[in-house]
Amino acid sequence: MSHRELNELRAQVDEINVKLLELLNERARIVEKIGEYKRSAGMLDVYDPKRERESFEYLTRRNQGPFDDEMIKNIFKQIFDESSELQKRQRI
Ligand SMILES: C=C(O[C@@H]1C=C(C(=O)O)C=C[C@H]1O)C(=O)O
Repeated sequence: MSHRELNELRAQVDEINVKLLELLNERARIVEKIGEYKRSAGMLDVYDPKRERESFEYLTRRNQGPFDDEMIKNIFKQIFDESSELQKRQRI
């Protein structure tokens, strides 16, 4: 691979990074609405392990790689944790 090709691939990665960023923030805005509901319903704990387990199962069933299921779980666990954090912050 040439240096020029490397730069082209990195430009593609940069573009996808921005798309992921936009999707993550779109997701976060929905998570905030869910957080708002939990607060109004008096739900004390924002963390919902059953829901997260179901999401992991759904995602690993649909996973076609090259990320393996463990990697996908790690990535999404971070997203779920930060989403719970966002919902906790709404309560401060
Ligand atoms: C968004 C929610 O809150 C938390 C975050 C989740 C997520 O980011 O998918 C899932 C479950 C909860 O731990 C929810 O309950 O749906």
